[in-house]
Amino acid sequence: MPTTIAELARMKAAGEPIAMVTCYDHASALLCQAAGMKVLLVGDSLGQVVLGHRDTLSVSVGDMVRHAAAVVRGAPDALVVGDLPFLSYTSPAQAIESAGRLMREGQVGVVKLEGGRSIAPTVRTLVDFGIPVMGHLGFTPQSSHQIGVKVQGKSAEAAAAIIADADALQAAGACAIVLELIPAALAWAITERLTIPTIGIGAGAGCSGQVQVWHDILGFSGKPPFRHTRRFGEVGAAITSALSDYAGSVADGSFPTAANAATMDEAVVTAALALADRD
Ligand SMILES: Nc1nc(=O)c2c([nH]1)NC[C@@H]1CN(c3ccc(C(=O)N[C@@H](CCC(=O)O)C(=O)O)cc3)CN21
Ligand SMILES: CC(C)C(=O)C(=O)O
Ligand SMILES: [Mg+2]
Repeated sequence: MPTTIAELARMKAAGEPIAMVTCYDHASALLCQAAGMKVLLVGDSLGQVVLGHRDTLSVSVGDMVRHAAAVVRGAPDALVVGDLPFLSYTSPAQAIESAGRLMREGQVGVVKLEGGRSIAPTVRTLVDFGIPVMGHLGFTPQSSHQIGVKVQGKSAEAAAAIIADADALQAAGACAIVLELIPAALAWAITERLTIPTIGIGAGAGCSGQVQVWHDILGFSGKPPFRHTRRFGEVGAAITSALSDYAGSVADGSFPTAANAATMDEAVVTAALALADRD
């Protein structure tokens, strides 16, 4: 049975930190399942880390549905959260349509959307129709063209706005809130104040859980890491090395060997050639 939203609430109450990681495809989901990861996020960061775009804005509901379904097929025991992409929840009605596709076709257990007080009525509508919703406050990448790519909530006024947004999301029925790139002390205060869990990324250790992007924690990128992450593996280097071994083995003839293909009696080949050349 997959992890439930009730389990997330229990973990916050019990003080057990929640580990969440992004996941975008079936092969990766199988690895998450093997590692016992309880919560996965099919993030719209897909647009950047999988599809190579500069931001998340070009991701569609169709993209999310296809990748979410692949992840759910590989990680049957995880709670899979799916991002609602940019401009797919501009009204409650559109949000129901988009979230409905993510749940029915993508088979996610929770949808996540960015925004606070302005989106709270939409969250209420989704929750009223049986769709679990995770909020996302602080640095919200779908608004990066307005707010920039930087830590949010540094002044008392900006922090108060995020607190008011968090309160509104909880009141609207959100089951958890991602807090991205906000000062640790602010994330701590919000986590203390709310009953629902907070999941931090670049928001310090005071959150109820953490979320990290797959490629960042596994060391896929050669780029210097973001401040908010840590490499727990060097998978990129391992893959590069394996690929050059493979190419070298093809080039020097050491791969494939006889064991890598089916055998056929030479007489059958001769007979086949004779048949093929017959007029
Ligand atoms: N690979 C990847 N990792 C992520 O964590 C991530 C994505 N992609 N895409 C979607 C969003 C965007 N996120 C981002 C993007 C940039 C910074 C960044 O530039 N951080 C600066 C510090 C900014 C500051 O302190 O004001 C850094 O130097 O790390 C942080 C989070 C988090 N998410
Ligand atoms: C960074 C996380 C929280 C996210 O929204 C994503 O990966 O799209
Ligand atoms: Mg996202």
